[in-house]
Amino acid sequence: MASKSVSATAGSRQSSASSTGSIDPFSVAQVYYGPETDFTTHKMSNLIRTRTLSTVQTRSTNNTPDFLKSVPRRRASQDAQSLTPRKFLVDVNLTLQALLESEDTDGNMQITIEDLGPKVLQLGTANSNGFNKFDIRGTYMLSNLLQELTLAKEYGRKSIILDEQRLNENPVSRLSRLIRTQFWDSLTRRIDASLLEVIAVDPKNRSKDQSPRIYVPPTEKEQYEYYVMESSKRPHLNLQVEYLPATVTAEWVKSVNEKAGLLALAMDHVVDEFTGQSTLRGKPFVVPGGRFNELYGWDSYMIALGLLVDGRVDLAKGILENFIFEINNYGKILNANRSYYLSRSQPPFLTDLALKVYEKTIFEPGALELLKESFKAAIVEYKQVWMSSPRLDKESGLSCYHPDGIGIPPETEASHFEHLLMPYAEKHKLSLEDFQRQYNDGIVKEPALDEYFVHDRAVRESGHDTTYRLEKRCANLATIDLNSLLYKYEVDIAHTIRTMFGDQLVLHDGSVETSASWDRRARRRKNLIDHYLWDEEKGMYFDYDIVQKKKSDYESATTFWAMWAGCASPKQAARLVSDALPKFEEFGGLVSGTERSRGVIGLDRPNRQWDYPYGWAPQQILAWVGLIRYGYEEDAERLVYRWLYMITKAFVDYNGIVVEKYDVTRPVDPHRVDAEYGNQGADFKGVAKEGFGWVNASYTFGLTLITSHARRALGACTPPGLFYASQYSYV
Ligand SMILES: OC[C@H]1O[C@H](O[C@H]2O[C@H](CO)[C@@H](O)[C@H](O)[C@H]2O)[C@H](O)[C@@H](O)[C@@H]1O
Ligand SMILES: [Ca+2]
Repeated sequence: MASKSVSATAGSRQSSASSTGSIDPFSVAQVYYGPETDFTTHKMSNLIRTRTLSTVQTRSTNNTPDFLKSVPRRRASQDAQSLTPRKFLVDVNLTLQALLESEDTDGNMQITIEDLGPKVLQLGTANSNGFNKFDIRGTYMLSNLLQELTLAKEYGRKSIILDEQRLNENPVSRLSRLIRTQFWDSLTRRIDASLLEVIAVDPKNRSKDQSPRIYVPPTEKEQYEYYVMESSKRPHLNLQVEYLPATVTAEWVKSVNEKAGLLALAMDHVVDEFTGQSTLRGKPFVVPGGRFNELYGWDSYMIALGLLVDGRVDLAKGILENFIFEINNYGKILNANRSYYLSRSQPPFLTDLALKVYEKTIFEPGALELLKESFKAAIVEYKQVWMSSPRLDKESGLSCYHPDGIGIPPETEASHFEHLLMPYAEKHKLSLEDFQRQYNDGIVKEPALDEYFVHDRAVRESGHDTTYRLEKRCANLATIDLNSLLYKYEVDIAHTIRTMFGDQLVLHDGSVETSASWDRRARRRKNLIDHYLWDEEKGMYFDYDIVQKKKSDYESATTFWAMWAGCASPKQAARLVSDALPKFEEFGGLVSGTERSRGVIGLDRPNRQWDYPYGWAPQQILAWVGLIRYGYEEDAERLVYRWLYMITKAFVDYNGIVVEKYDVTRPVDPHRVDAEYGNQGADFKGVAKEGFGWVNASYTFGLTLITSHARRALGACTPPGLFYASQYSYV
């Protein structure tokens, strides 16, 4: 029989069957465990045959288990001598059961360094028909076995031929392969019939009305009709389709908190391959993961950096097009596309994303047009969102996070505000629930709480929810983060109008933009940042309080964003490296804020997830790029190594885990984060299939910034101290 080629589905670019007929041991799960590789169907005999076919014994005995009978046999002695990588013949259910019984001693369906099993399990080789046994040893290989068996079971396989290479794969190769071939696909969404059931789910929605709902902008009649039609085809979904009002106010947003829903995004006209009729198809995007099952603002930018490295330009472009749709229809890039996020944005990265997508699509038709639309949208966003009331502080000329909104943010976890609200509930002699309802409905008035929530919403807009840096004051802070990002917008807009659009960009309202005014804006902001935010004595930037009229003294890793944006002078950058960097560099990379700035925590002052000792992917990425931009490659590489080491080690020791954030001070179990809603990405049974969006991206992107020597050390899980000590001893 000629070798059969098995094709991967869209998005999974891996080869699956080689020309010699063997299955690529690193094929995506849907191929590796798909029907095409199922030898029990008798179609696959030459995929499991080794090269020395003459030695194969095909006769089975009475003692041979049923699932092995169709497997060609080979002399037992060949296993030990063979130079070809080993393959195992595995009964999926029996092995899974045995593995969990002996190795998952804490019963959490993961095999980790905390389990106290013998750390060894025997598998029979395929060549010996299962007769010759080999030990699978150690947490990493055993947990990979658990992951593979879990997947095989999900694909309905009873027995498999399993490559040893899939169990002892270099962890850096394994994680980057999984991100590239599996995690991005698992996190990809479109808002159309193909994925309605998946994207409508909102684990954050605690309202009584749990019907899935989609809100459509009033001008998008075609979309509205499409969703009504698709909803009628799926009565079991009970999908409610509603138009948004022409003007969305804070009152309206609050009024639909009990009817929370998805917000429509960009769609393409396509021809349905079955009916031949024209229909709509949602433009794709990538969600962060865990409880975050929608298109986020700044997560998406970070995610796109990883997608572009992994060759998923289609998805990065989809994100960009959806951002443009959001600005054109909702007036801003939303915190995320659910109704309760309508008044709120997130840190802006549109111009940089547009330029990066353009670089990768430069020869595609429509690339320049998309760049133009992106910059038109960015200018609208810049002026209407960031440089208008209430976000613009006219006195300083700087901008603050300051979204509109009424009441308690409904998407937060149930207990988040308990501590804050309980005294008010007691004061009004109401239960907590009744107090929350009456306060939200304006029946009880509490101006101090109103003020608290103005800042709380601003914290969420900043993306840094939550931290003592911003609590109770965020809307009053002209932060170094936001103003660096706006400086980058100004520089990008000036440069792009000048170099790409003949120094003239006509907006949709007919107004004309030229580079000169954007150059002026950038120069002015740099002066303002130097004046209000730079602290010459401390050698770093701080946020500026526009009400107290003084700098905050909280030391935040966002100080490095000025380097990312290019608004630090070379001298300022040198101070940031010599004076600030040592304050933030921890075992696993940069910490969000210093311990001193966070202050003492305890029962009455719980830990916040954006404070010490936690580190987040976007903070790392922006600092790496900033350091490289100013020529501090060695510092950047060391920070990349620390971060990637921490992720790799947790991945190896904890059953393939990849989470939303890490405790960068913990060398052993950095994924353990108890603050606020815990850690997203940790809650899986058997196998992690998504990772977490921006951490996936930081891994993929980070690997492009280190040498192959460092990559090899990472694959061997060499701790940063050891790796750098050995490096320096050679110098
Ligand atoms: O539900 C609580 C909060 O969750 C979000 O914030 C966190 O997750 C986001 C998605 O990964 C991320 O963008 C943000 O930086 C995180 O702090 C959400 O953005 C908040 O608005 C929400 O209140
Ligand atoms: Ca376990």
